[in-house]
Amino acid sequence: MDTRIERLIAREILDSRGNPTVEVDVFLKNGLSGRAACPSGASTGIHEAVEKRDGDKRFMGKGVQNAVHAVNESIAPRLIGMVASDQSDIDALMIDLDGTKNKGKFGANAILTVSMATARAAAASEGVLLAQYLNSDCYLLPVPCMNIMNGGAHANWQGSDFQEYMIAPVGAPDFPEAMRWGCEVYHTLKSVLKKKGLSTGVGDEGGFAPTVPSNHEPASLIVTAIEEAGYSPGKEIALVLDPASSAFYEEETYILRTEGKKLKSGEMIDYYQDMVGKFPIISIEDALAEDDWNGWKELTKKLGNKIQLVGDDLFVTNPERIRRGIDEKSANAVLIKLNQIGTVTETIEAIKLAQNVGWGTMVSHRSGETCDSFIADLTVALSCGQIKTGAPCRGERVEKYNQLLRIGEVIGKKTSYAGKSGFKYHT
Ligand SMILES: O=C(O)[C@@H](CO)OP(=O)(O)O
Ligand SMILES: [Mg+2]
Repeated sequence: MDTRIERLIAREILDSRGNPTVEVDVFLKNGLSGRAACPSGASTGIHEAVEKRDGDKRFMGKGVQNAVHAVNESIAPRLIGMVASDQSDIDALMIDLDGTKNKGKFGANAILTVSMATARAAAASEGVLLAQYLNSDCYLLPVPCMNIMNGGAHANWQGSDFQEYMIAPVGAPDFPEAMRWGCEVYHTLKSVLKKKGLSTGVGDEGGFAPTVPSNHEPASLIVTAIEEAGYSPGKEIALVLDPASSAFYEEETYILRTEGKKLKSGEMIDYYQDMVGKFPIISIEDALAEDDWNGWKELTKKLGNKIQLVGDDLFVTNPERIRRGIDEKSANAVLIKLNQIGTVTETIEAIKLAQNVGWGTMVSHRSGETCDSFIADLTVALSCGQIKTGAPCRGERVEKYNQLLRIGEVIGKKTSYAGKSGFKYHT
Protein backbone atom coordinates (compact mmCIF):
# COMPACT_ATOMS: atom_id res chain seq x y z
CA MET A 1 0.00 0.00 0.00
CA ASP A 2 1.34 3.38 -0.97
CA THR A 3 1.05 5.51 2.19
CA ARG A 4 2.70 8.59 0.77
CA ILE A 5 0.86 11.88 1.07
CA GLU A 6 -0.84 12.85 -2.17
CA ARG A 7 -2.62 16.02 -1.15
CA LEU A 8 -3.58 18.01 1.91
CA ILE A 9 -6.14 20.73 2.38
CA ALA A 10 -6.82 23.12 5.23
CA ARG A 11 -10.01 25.07 5.80
CA GLU A 12 -11.58 27.33 8.38
CA ILE A 13 -14.36 25.74 10.46
CA LEU A 14 -16.06 26.80 13.72
CA ASP A 15 -15.33 25.70 17.26
CA SER A 16 -17.70 25.31 20.20
CA ARG A 17 -17.53 29.02 21.04
CA GLY A 18 -18.38 30.13 17.52
CA ASN A 19 -14.78 31.04 16.78
CA PRO A 20 -12.98 29.94 13.62
CA THR A 21 -10.43 27.16 13.84
CA VAL A 22 -8.31 25.12 11.43
CA GLU A 23 -9.38 21.76 9.99
CA VAL A 24 -7.08 19.67 7.78
CA ASP A 25 -7.64 16.67 5.51
CA VAL A 26 -4.62 14.58 4.54
CA PHE A 27 -5.13 12.33 1.50
CA LEU A 28 -2.79 9.43 0.79
CA LYS A 29 -1.92 7.80 -2.52
CA ASN A 30 -3.65 4.60 -1.35
CA GLY A 31 -7.00 6.44 -1.33
CA LEU A 32 -7.26 6.66 2.46
CA SER A 33 -7.32 9.91 4.40
CA GLY A 34 -7.24 11.50 7.85
CA ARG A 35 -8.98 14.59 9.24
CA ALA A 36 -8.24 16.68 12.31
CA ALA A 37 -9.34 19.99 13.83
CA CYS A 38 -7.54 22.29 16.24
CA PRO A 39 -8.92 23.25 19.68
CA SER A 40 -8.44 26.67 21.28
CA GLY A 41 -7.95 27.87 24.86
CA ALA A 42 -9.38 30.85 26.74
CA SER A 43 -7.13 30.75 29.81
CA THR A 44 -4.01 30.32 27.73
CA GLY A 45 -0.54 30.23 29.26
CA ILE A 46 1.81 32.99 28.12
CA HIS A 47 4.45 30.39 27.23
CA GLU A 48 2.22 28.39 24.86
CA ALA A 49 3.07 28.00 21.17
CA VAL A 50 1.44 30.70 19.05
CA GLU A 51 -2.15 30.31 17.91
CA LYS A 52 -2.30 32.36 14.75
CA ARG A 53 -5.34 34.65 14.46
CA ASP A 54 -5.91 37.07 11.59
CA GLY A 55 -6.63 40.21 13.60
CA ASP A 56 -8.75 41.85 10.89
CA LYS A 57 -12.49 42.57 10.84
CA ARG A 58 -13.65 39.05 9.97
CA PHE A 59 -15.03 37.25 13.03
CA MET A 60 -13.92 40.26 15.08
CA GLY A 61 -10.30 39.49 14.26
CA LYS A 62 -10.51 35.83 15.28
CA GLY A 63 -10.32 34.27 11.81
CA VAL A 64 -7.62 31.73 10.96
CA GLN A 65 -7.24 32.36 7.23
CA ASN A 66 -3.52 33.03 7.64
CA ALA A 67 -3.00 29.66 9.33
CA VAL A 68 -5.11 27.97 6.62
CA HIS A 69 -3.04 29.72 3.99
CA ALA A 70 0.19 28.57 5.69
CA VAL A 71 -0.95 24.93 5.42
CA ASN A 72 -2.18 25.17 1.83
CA GLU A 73 0.63 27.28 0.40
CA SER A 74 3.73 26.66 2.53
CA ILE A 75 3.37 23.29 4.28
CA ALA A 76 1.38 21.17 1.79
CA PRO A 77 3.82 21.44 -1.17
CA ARG A 78 6.70 20.26 1.06
CA LEU A 79 4.85 17.31 2.60
CA ILE A 80 3.54 15.79 -0.61
CA GLY A 81 5.34 12.51 -1.27
CA MET A 82 6.31 11.93 2.37
CA VAL A 83 5.23 8.66 4.03
CA ALA A 84 2.37 9.34 6.47
CA SER A 85 3.78 7.12 9.21
CA ASP A 86 7.05 9.08 9.27
CA GLN A 87 5.45 11.29 11.91
CA SER A 88 8.62 12.56 13.52
CA ASP A 89 10.19 13.49 10.15
CA ILE A 90 7.01 15.28 9.09
CA ASP A 91 6.79 17.18 12.39
CA ALA A 92 10.49 18.05 12.30
CA LEU A 93 10.19 19.36 8.75
CA MET A 94 7.26 21.62 9.72
CA ILE A 95 9.17 22.94 12.74
CA ASP A 96 12.11 23.61 10.47
CA LEU A 97 10.02 25.35 7.79
CA ASP A 98 8.39 27.52 10.46
CA GLY A 99 11.81 28.43 11.80
CA THR A 100 10.64 30.14 15.02
CA LYS A 101 10.90 28.86 18.59
CA ASN A 102 7.18 29.19 19.28
CA LYS A 103 5.71 28.22 15.87
CA GLY A 104 4.89 31.87 15.38
CA LYS A 105 5.34 31.95 11.62
CA PHE A 106 2.77 29.38 10.51
CA GLY A 107 0.94 29.11 13.85
CA ALA A 108 0.72 26.02 16.09
CA ASN A 109 -2.89 25.77 14.92
CA ALA A 110 -1.62 25.19 11.36
CA ILE A 111 1.24 22.83 12.23
CA LEU A 112 -0.58 20.74 14.85
CA THR A 113 -3.64 20.14 12.71
CA VAL A 114 -1.49 18.76 9.88
CA SER A 115 0.42 16.65 12.40
CA MET A 116 -2.77 15.14 13.84
CA ALA A 117 -4.45 14.57 10.46
CA THR A 118 -1.31 12.80 9.22
CA ALA A 119 -1.40 10.39 12.18
CA ARG A 120 -5.07 9.72 11.46
CA ALA A 121 -4.36 8.97 7.78
CA ALA A 122 -1.57 6.59 8.79
CA ALA A 123 -3.91 4.84 11.25
CA ALA A 124 -6.57 4.51 8.54
CA SER A 125 -3.98 2.87 6.27
CA GLU A 126 -3.31 0.24 8.89
CA GLY A 127 -7.05 -0.27 9.44
CA VAL A 128 -6.75 0.24 13.20
CA LEU A 129 -7.92 2.78 15.76
CA LEU A 130 -5.71 5.84 16.16
CA ALA A 131 -4.94 4.66 19.71
CA GLN A 132 -3.75 1.31 18.41
CA TYR A 133 -1.77 2.92 15.62
CA LEU A 134 0.06 5.09 18.16
CA ASN A 135 0.69 2.03 20.34
CA SER A 136 -0.40 -1.43 19.26
CA ASP A 137 -0.14 -2.65 22.84
CA CYS A 138 -2.46 -0.24 24.63
CA TYR A 139 -5.22 -1.24 27.01
CA LEU A 140 -5.49 1.28 29.87
CA LEU A 141 -8.65 3.41 29.92
CA PRO A 142 -8.35 6.66 31.87
CA VAL A 143 -10.25 8.10 34.80
CA PRO A 144 -12.61 10.63 33.20
CA CYS A 145 -12.26 13.91 35.12
CA MET A 146 -15.59 15.55 34.39
CA ASN A 147 -15.70 19.29 34.90
CA ILE A 148 -19.17 19.80 36.32
CA MET A 149 -18.84 23.30 37.76
CA ASN A 150 -17.24 26.10 35.76
CA GLY A 151 -15.90 29.43 36.97
CA GLY A 152 -13.19 31.92 36.10
CA ALA A 153 -12.76 32.86 32.45
CA HIS A 154 -14.90 29.88 31.37
CA ALA A 155 -17.95 31.44 33.02
CA ASN A 156 -17.20 35.06 32.20
CA TRP A 157 -16.10 35.69 35.80
CA GLN A 158 -19.69 35.38 36.99
CA GLY A 159 -19.08 32.32 39.18
CA SER A 160 -16.16 31.17 41.37
CA ASP A 161 -12.61 32.48 40.92
CA PHE A 162 -11.51 28.89 40.44
CA GLN A 163 -12.05 27.72 36.87
CA GLU A 164 -12.83 24.00 37.12
CA TYR A 165 -14.35 21.58 39.62
CA MET A 166 -14.09 18.05 38.32
CA ILE A 167 -15.32 14.70 39.56
CA ALA A 168 -13.09 11.65 39.19
CA PRO A 169 -14.90 8.32 39.62
CA VAL A 170 -11.74 6.58 40.86
CA GLY A 171 -13.65 3.78 42.57
CA ALA A 172 -15.62 2.65 39.53
CA PRO A 173 -14.94 -0.90 38.32
CA ASP A 174 -14.51 0.08 34.67
CA PHE A 175 -14.67 3.03 32.28
CA PRO A 176 -18.33 2.72 31.22
CA GLU A 177 -19.38 2.56 34.89
CA ALA A 178 -17.19 5.57 35.66
CA MET A 179 -19.07 7.49 32.97
CA ARG A 180 -22.42 6.36 34.33
CA TRP A 181 -21.49 7.45 37.87
CA GLY A 182 -20.29 10.81 36.60
CA CYS A 183 -23.44 11.43 34.58
CA GLU A 184 -25.61 10.54 37.57
CA VAL A 185 -23.76 13.03 39.76
CA TYR A 186 -24.02 15.66 37.02
CA HIS A 187 -27.80 15.25 36.83
CA THR A 188 -28.12 15.17 40.62
CA LEU A 189 -26.07 18.35 40.87
CA LYS A 190 -28.54 20.03 38.56
CA SER A 191 -31.39 19.28 40.97
CA VAL A 192 -29.27 20.31 43.98
CA LEU A 193 -28.71 23.69 42.31
CA LYS A 194 -32.37 24.02 41.34
CA LYS A 195 -33.49 23.32 44.90
CA LYS A 196 -31.19 26.06 46.15
CA GLY A 197 -32.50 28.52 43.58
CA LEU A 198 -29.12 28.64 41.81
CA SER A 199 -28.69 28.99 38.06
CA THR A 200 -28.24 25.81 36.03
CA GLY A 201 -26.82 27.62 33.01
CA VAL A 202 -23.52 26.14 31.86
CA GLY A 203 -20.03 27.50 31.13
CA ASP A 204 -17.69 26.83 28.20
CA GLU A 205 -16.99 23.22 29.22
CA GLY A 206 -20.58 22.26 30.07
CA GLY A 207 -20.29 22.57 33.86
CA PHE A 208 -22.84 24.60 35.81
CA ALA A 209 -21.76 28.16 36.48
CA PRO A 210 -23.92 29.83 39.17
CA THR A 211 -22.86 32.87 41.16
CA VAL A 212 -21.26 31.60 44.39
CA PRO A 213 -19.97 33.36 47.51
CA SER A 214 -16.68 31.43 47.76
CA ASN A 215 -14.41 28.92 46.06
CA HIS A 216 -15.40 26.32 48.64
CA GLU A 217 -19.05 26.51 47.67
CA PRO A 218 -18.87 24.58 44.34
CA ALA A 219 -16.86 21.81 46.06
CA SER A 220 -19.45 21.61 48.78
CA LEU A 221 -22.36 21.50 46.29
CA ILE A 222 -20.61 18.69 44.40
CA VAL A 223 -20.02 16.65 47.56
CA THR A 224 -23.77 16.97 48.30
CA ALA A 225 -24.55 15.79 44.76
CA ILE A 226 -22.17 12.82 45.06
CA GLU A 227 -23.88 11.76 48.28
CA GLU A 228 -27.40 12.31 46.97
CA ALA A 229 -26.56 10.25 43.91
CA GLY A 230 -25.64 7.41 46.28
CA TYR A 231 -21.84 7.44 46.05
CA SER A 232 -19.17 7.91 48.65
CA PRO A 233 -17.15 11.15 48.23
CA GLY A 234 -13.45 10.43 48.08
CA LYS A 235 -13.67 6.66 48.12
CA GLU A 236 -15.78 6.25 45.00
CA ILE A 237 -15.79 9.72 43.48
CA ALA A 238 -13.07 12.22 44.29
CA LEU A 239 -12.62 15.91 43.45
CA VAL A 240 -10.09 17.37 41.03
CA LEU A 241 -9.57 21.14 40.80
CA ASP A 242 -8.15 23.50 38.22
CA PRO A 243 -8.16 26.97 39.78
CA ALA A 244 -6.23 28.23 36.68
CA SER A 245 -4.65 30.72 39.06
CA SER A 246 -2.59 32.64 36.49
CA ALA A 247 -5.91 34.25 35.58
CA PHE A 248 -6.35 35.83 39.04
CA TYR A 249 -2.67 36.57 39.76
CA GLU A 250 -1.63 40.21 39.59
CA GLU A 251 1.46 41.89 40.99
CA GLU A 252 2.52 38.73 42.82
CA THR A 253 -0.87 38.48 44.52
CA TYR A 254 -3.70 35.96 44.14
CA ILE A 255 -6.96 37.89 44.07
CA LEU A 256 -10.01 35.92 45.18
CA ARG A 257 -12.74 38.32 44.06
CA THR A 258 -15.63 36.23 45.39
CA GLU A 259 -14.16 36.20 48.90
CA GLY A 260 -12.59 39.68 48.93
CA LYS A 261 -9.15 38.13 49.61
CA LYS A 262 -5.71 39.11 48.34
CA LEU A 263 -3.20 36.36 49.08
CA LYS A 264 0.56 36.04 48.70
CA SER A 265 1.95 32.76 47.37
CA GLY A 266 2.47 31.24 50.86
CA GLU A 267 -1.04 32.22 51.95
CA MET A 268 -2.49 30.72 48.77
CA ILE A 269 -0.71 27.45 49.63
CA ASP A 270 -2.25 27.57 53.13
CA TYR A 271 -5.63 28.14 51.49
CA TYR A 272 -5.20 24.91 49.48
CA GLN A 273 -3.96 22.97 52.51
CA ASP A 274 -7.10 23.96 54.35
CA MET A 275 -9.27 23.03 51.36
CA VAL A 276 -7.61 19.62 50.97
CA GLY A 277 -8.40 18.98 54.65
CA LYS A 278 -12.07 19.77 54.11
CA PHE A 279 -12.85 18.13 50.77
CA PRO A 280 -11.87 14.82 49.09
CA ILE A 281 -9.49 16.53 46.64
CA ILE A 282 -6.89 14.29 44.97
CA SER A 283 -5.46 16.64 42.38
CA ILE A 284 -5.00 20.40 41.88
CA GLU A 285 -3.88 21.89 38.59
CA ASP A 286 -2.38 25.37 38.25
CA ALA A 287 -2.76 25.97 41.96
CA LEU A 288 -0.18 28.72 41.48
CA ALA A 289 0.66 31.02 38.59
CA GLU A 290 2.68 30.17 35.50
CA ASP A 291 5.94 31.85 36.61
CA ASP A 292 5.63 31.49 40.38
CA TRP A 293 8.38 28.82 40.33
CA ASN A 294 9.35 29.39 43.98
CA GLY A 295 5.73 29.06 45.06
CA TRP A 296 5.38 25.79 43.14
CA LYS A 297 8.44 24.34 44.89
CA GLU A 298 6.99 25.24 48.26
CA LEU A 299 3.58 23.89 47.30
CA THR A 300 5.09 20.57 46.22
CA LYS A 301 7.03 20.31 49.49
CA LYS A 302 3.85 20.84 51.48
CA LEU A 303 1.25 18.92 49.49
CA GLY A 304 3.18 16.86 46.96
CA ASN A 305 3.16 13.63 48.95
CA LYS A 306 -0.56 13.86 49.57
CA ILE A 307 -2.17 14.91 46.33
CA GLN A 308 -1.34 15.31 42.67
CA LEU A 309 -0.08 18.78 41.68
CA VAL A 310 -0.48 19.36 37.97
CA GLY A 311 1.31 22.02 35.94
CA ASP A 312 -0.67 23.35 32.98
CA ASP A 313 0.24 27.01 32.31
CA LEU A 314 3.46 26.30 34.23
CA PHE A 315 4.69 23.65 31.76
CA VAL A 316 2.59 24.31 28.61
CA THR A 317 3.37 20.72 27.47
CA ASN A 318 6.86 21.98 26.71
CA PRO A 319 9.63 19.42 27.35
CA GLU A 320 12.07 22.23 28.29
CA ARG A 321 9.78 23.64 30.97
CA ILE A 322 8.85 20.13 32.20
CA ARG A 323 12.56 19.32 32.56
CA ARG A 324 13.03 22.43 34.71
CA GLY A 325 10.02 21.38 36.80
CA ILE A 326 11.51 17.92 37.31
CA ASP A 327 14.90 19.35 38.32
CA GLU A 328 13.37 21.85 40.73
CA LYS A 329 10.69 19.47 42.08
CA SER A 330 8.04 22.03 41.18
CA ALA A 331 5.10 19.63 40.73
CA ASN A 332 4.41 15.93 40.43
CA ALA A 333 2.25 15.84 37.31
CA VAL A 334 1.79 17.56 33.98
CA LEU A 335 -1.26 18.54 31.96
CA ILE A 336 -0.96 17.58 28.31
CA LYS A 337 -2.46 19.75 25.58
CA LEU A 338 -1.40 19.13 21.99
CA ASN A 339 -1.88 22.72 20.86
CA GLN A 340 0.27 24.17 23.64
CA ILE A 341 3.34 22.66 21.97
CA GLY A 342 2.09 22.12 18.43
CA THR A 343 3.06 18.66 17.11
CA VAL A 344 2.13 15.06 17.93
CA THR A 345 5.81 14.13 18.24
CA GLU A 346 6.62 16.81 20.82
CA THR A 347 3.44 16.00 22.78
CA ILE A 348 4.46 12.34 23.04
CA GLU A 349 7.96 13.42 24.08
CA ALA A 350 6.46 15.57 26.87
CA ILE A 351 4.33 12.67 28.13
CA LYS A 352 7.24 10.20 28.14
CA LEU A 353 9.52 12.66 29.88
CA ALA A 354 7.03 13.06 32.74
CA GLN A 355 6.22 9.33 32.89
CA ASN A 356 9.91 8.41 33.08
CA VAL A 357 10.24 10.20 36.41
CA GLY A 358 6.98 8.78 37.76
CA TRP A 359 4.91 11.93 37.29
CA GLY A 360 1.20 11.81 36.57
CA THR A 361 0.07 12.78 33.07
CA MET A 362 -3.42 14.14 32.49
CA VAL A 363 -4.46 14.67 28.88
CA SER A 364 -6.75 17.66 28.33
CA HIS A 365 -9.19 19.26 25.93
CA ARG A 366 -9.33 23.06 25.51
CA SER A 367 -12.26 25.25 26.46
CA GLY A 368 -12.85 25.91 22.75
CA GLU A 369 -13.28 22.49 21.12
CA THR A 370 -14.56 20.71 18.04
CA CYS A 371 -15.83 17.15 17.78
CA ASP A 372 -12.29 15.95 17.06
CA SER A 373 -11.55 13.21 19.59
CA PHE A 374 -7.79 12.81 19.04
CA ILE A 375 -7.09 13.25 22.77
CA ALA A 376 -9.17 10.18 23.65
CA ASP A 377 -6.94 7.96 21.51
CA LEU A 378 -3.76 9.68 22.67
CA THR A 379 -4.65 9.12 26.33
CA VAL A 380 -5.12 5.39 25.82
CA ALA A 381 -2.11 4.99 23.53
CA LEU A 382 0.23 6.55 26.09
CA SER A 383 -1.45 4.90 29.14
CA CYS A 384 -1.87 8.30 30.77
CA GLY A 385 -4.60 7.06 33.08
CA GLN A 386 -6.34 10.45 33.33
CA ILE A 387 -8.24 12.64 30.90
CA LYS A 388 -10.19 15.83 31.43
CA THR A 389 -12.62 16.76 28.73
CA GLY A 390 -15.43 18.69 30.34
CA ALA A 391 -18.89 17.84 31.56
CA PRO A 392 -20.76 14.83 30.21
CA CYS A 393 -22.84 17.25 28.18
CA ARG A 394 -22.21 19.36 25.05
CA GLY A 395 -21.42 17.37 21.92
CA GLU A 396 -17.79 18.44 21.60
CA ARG A 397 -17.03 17.15 25.14
CA VAL A 398 -19.16 14.01 25.02
CA GLU A 399 -17.54 12.96 21.74
CA LYS A 400 -14.23 12.33 23.56
CA TYR A 401 -15.93 10.23 26.25
CA ASN A 402 -17.84 8.35 23.55
CA GLN A 403 -14.63 7.63 21.66
CA LEU A 404 -13.18 6.14 24.86
CA LEU A 405 -16.23 3.87 25.10
CA ARG A 406 -15.62 2.78 21.50
CA ILE A 407 -11.91 2.18 22.13
CA GLY A 408 -12.84 0.05 25.14
CA GLU A 409 -15.15 -2.01 22.97
CA VAL A 410 -12.51 -2.59 20.26
CA ILE A 411 -9.74 -3.49 22.71
CA GLY A 412 -12.20 -5.78 24.44
CA LYS A 413 -11.30 -8.09 27.30
CA LYS A 414 -7.72 -6.84 27.67
CA THR A 415 -9.00 -3.40 28.70
CA SER A 416 -8.33 -2.22 32.22
CA TYR A 417 -9.48 0.91 34.05
CA ALA A 418 -6.92 3.21 35.64
CA GLY A 419 -9.09 3.94 38.72
CA LYS A 420 -7.15 4.95 41.81
CA SER A 421 -3.82 3.94 40.34
CA GLY A 422 -4.38 6.61 37.68
CA PHE A 423 -3.55 9.10 40.41
CA LYS A 424 -0.19 8.24 41.90
CA TYR A 425 -0.56 10.66 44.76
CA HIS A 426 -3.97 9.64 45.98
CA THR A 427 -3.78 8.89 49.70
O1 LIG B 1 -7.05 25.60 31.80
C1 LIG B 1 -7.34 24.54 31.24
O2 LIG B 1 -6.91 23.50 31.70
C2 LIG B 1 -8.10 24.53 29.93
C3 LIG B 1 -8.97 23.34 29.69
O3 LIG B 1 -9.89 23.07 30.68
O4 LIG B 1 -8.75 25.74 29.68
P1 LIG B 1 -8.33 26.59 28.37
O5 LIG B 1 -8.49 25.70 27.22
O6 LIG B 1 -9.27 27.77 28.36
O7 LIG B 1 -6.91 27.00 28.59
MG1 LIG C 1 -5.70 24.39 33.28
